[in-house]
Amino acid sequence: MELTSDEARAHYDAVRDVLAGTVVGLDFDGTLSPVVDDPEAARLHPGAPGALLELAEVVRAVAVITGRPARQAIAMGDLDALGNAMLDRGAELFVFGQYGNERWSATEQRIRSPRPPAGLASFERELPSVLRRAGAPDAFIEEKGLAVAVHTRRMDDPSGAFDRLVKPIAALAERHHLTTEPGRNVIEVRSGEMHKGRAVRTFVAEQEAAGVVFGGDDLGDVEAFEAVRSLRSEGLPGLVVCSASHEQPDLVRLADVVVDGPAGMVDLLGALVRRP
Ligand SMILES: O=P(O)(O)OC[C@H]1O[C@H](O[C@H]2O[C@H](CO)[C@@H](O)[C@H](O)[C@H]2O)[C@H](O)[C@@H](O)[C@@H]1O
Repeated sequence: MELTSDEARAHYDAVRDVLAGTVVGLDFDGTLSPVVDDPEAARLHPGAPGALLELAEVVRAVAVITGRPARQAIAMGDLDALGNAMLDRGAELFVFGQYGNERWSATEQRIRSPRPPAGLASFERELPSVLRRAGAPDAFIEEKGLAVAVHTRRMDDPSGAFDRLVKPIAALAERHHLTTEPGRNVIEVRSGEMHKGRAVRTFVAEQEAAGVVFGGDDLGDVEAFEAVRSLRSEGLPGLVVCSASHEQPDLVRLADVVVDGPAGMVDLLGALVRRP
């Protein structure tokens, strides 16, 4: 792990000082789960369950804050069982799915979800013709219920296809009053009302947290990074962790701690809980 400055070291120490009251928010893909070609094949890093269990012994609560549907993240991470084991160790596990639109917790054991945004169905109807016109008819469309993700990772020229698609998809989304979220070889389209920054703030408020840590790897995590920084300016100890990749190098400059992907995140969580 790399602390990016002396100031970052001070933020790290400040969070460690209030660890028992701290909440930890973690993104799923690219942070807890290594990025793979097939979105359905993603799984937790093998070290993540152990790291989360150890974390549960020392922090107030943990949340997986993800762009994935909550149901999918729970299944892929076996978070149901992990959440029960974490409860036994003293901390509740939450899943804020679809950028905070959905909510699940280990004690509630059910997913609360709003209705899909009004323009989504008509957006989806027009999407295939937009993909065809942009020369990317075989981009993979992931339908998530409240959102749609268009993936280019498995195409011959993933970044070329991504570049060709960003603008036309954004224009189509705008016509249907939806927001575009570009990510790692993916363009997501969803309601603009919610984002991970709001999810972080809600989590902190509900848990009456004394500190906050958030770890993420992609552009959809930037609002959560900003939420931690602004909570910090309001006096709450906070730490921003970037799970770094060559695909999203610009995120590094927004973080206090930079780790090498999910393996590095597992090490960081271990270091956080270890006594100095
Ligand atoms: O907020 P996250 O937990 O990071 O979820 C963001 C999106 O991640 C998924 O796509 C990414 O991971 C895939 C599997 O490793 C990879 O193939 C893809 O290129 C990445 O963009 C997921 O498919 C989306 O639904 C999530 O919203």
